[in-house]
Amino acid sequence: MQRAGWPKGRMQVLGMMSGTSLDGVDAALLDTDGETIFGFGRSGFRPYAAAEADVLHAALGRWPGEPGVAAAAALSVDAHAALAADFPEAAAIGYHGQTLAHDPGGRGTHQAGPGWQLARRTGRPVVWDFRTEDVRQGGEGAPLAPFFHHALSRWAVSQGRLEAAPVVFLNLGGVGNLTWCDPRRADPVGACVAFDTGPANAPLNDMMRARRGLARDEGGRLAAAGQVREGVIAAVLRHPYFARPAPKSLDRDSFAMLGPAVAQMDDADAAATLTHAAAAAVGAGLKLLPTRPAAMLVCGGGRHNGAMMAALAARCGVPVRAVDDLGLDGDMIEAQAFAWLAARVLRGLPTSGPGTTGAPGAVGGGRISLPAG
Ligand SMILES: Nc1ncnc2c1ncn2[C@@H]1O[C@H](COP(=O)(O)OP(=O)(O)OP(=O)(O)O)[C@@H](O)[C@H]1O
Ligand SMILES: CC(=O)N[C@H]1[C@@H]2OC[C@@H](O2)[C@@H](O)[C@@H]1O[C@H](C)C(=O)O
Repeated sequence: MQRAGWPKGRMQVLGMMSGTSLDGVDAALLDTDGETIFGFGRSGFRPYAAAEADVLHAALGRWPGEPGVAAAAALSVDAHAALAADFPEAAAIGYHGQTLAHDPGGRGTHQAGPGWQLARRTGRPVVWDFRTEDVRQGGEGAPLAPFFHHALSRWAVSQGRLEAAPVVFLNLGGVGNLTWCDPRRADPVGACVAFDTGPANAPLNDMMRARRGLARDEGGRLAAAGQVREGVIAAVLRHPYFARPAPKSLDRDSFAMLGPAVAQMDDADAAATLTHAAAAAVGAGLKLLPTRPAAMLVCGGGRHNGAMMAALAARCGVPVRAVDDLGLDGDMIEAQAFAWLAARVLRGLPTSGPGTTGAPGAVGGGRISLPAG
């Protein structure tokens, strides 16, 4: 393993992320020195074939050495190496790996697919294993995008695209996570409060897959045709997670109770109820913030779901906008975040802190592997 401490300088870094929804690998180039965003570059996506998603699904919840994990790890490295080959201009790669299990208070956190293998396959330095050090120091190990959200807010202000502050970035992936941040403060440590909000797309996707063999509720059209069962929403909000103070993080299946809760409903009512449960979880999260945000900037796949965006506006009481309104690509924020974090790891700068993961101080996570290392 290499040490951090690379000299300050602009680099083209490729960030790669395969999220909890197991739909594929996102990759995006970022021009940065780990402190300032100078520009956004090309991006790409490598979907998982159905059989590949099955391999990953079969390994969910498992730890190193357990059945199915080696196959998932090999698949992760193969898929990322194939996509990285499309980005020869990248000087370094930030590789998140596939989260299979996350239990920060217990067994730790597990992202499958060793980065040293990806470094050899791509011939580039790879920064990986971003979460372990934070967990080792007593943090949640997640979310890690917040320092990048803060950098985005500063970029947007510098471009004259954002005036209001503080703002909230909301990522709607399989799980939801939000960052409250103040762009007027330069150092992300101390300028951010972040946590996972609750279930987002994962329970909805699981229901669509089980009942209709579909990957998602396209555009939120099924949900828009259904009736929300408020009794189920109220029951969801009684889950102890919402009473916990921030920072806090979730495993993908922490809200498995949602499946049985909608089992007796027709498909449209189930979709509407699961969609509003995700939005209500965000609304509960807003109550934990230091101040009310001036705007909620939504990224991640859930912003393509019109019913979910409408539910957020109805349940949160703050202006809701897609980050794309600021000139950003809301599908690539997480991939860009791991490019940003990789640059910070190379420079020896912190990647998380008390406000974002609950770690006792600023944490410099991540491991660096060189192609021949
Ligand atoms: N057009 C669409 N209509 C409805 N939902 C959509 C659409 N596009 C994406 N989504 C939802 O967004 C999900 C993917 O979101 P995203 O790629 O942000 O998640 P992820 O990165 O895998 O997860 P996480 O952020 O939890 O790690 C899909 O699984 C789907 O539920
Ligand atoms: C352990 C893990 O992989 N968590 C993911 C997941 O997906 C969303 C949410 O749960 C967030 O905590 C995190 O990812 C993003 C990229 C993060 O760390 O900011």
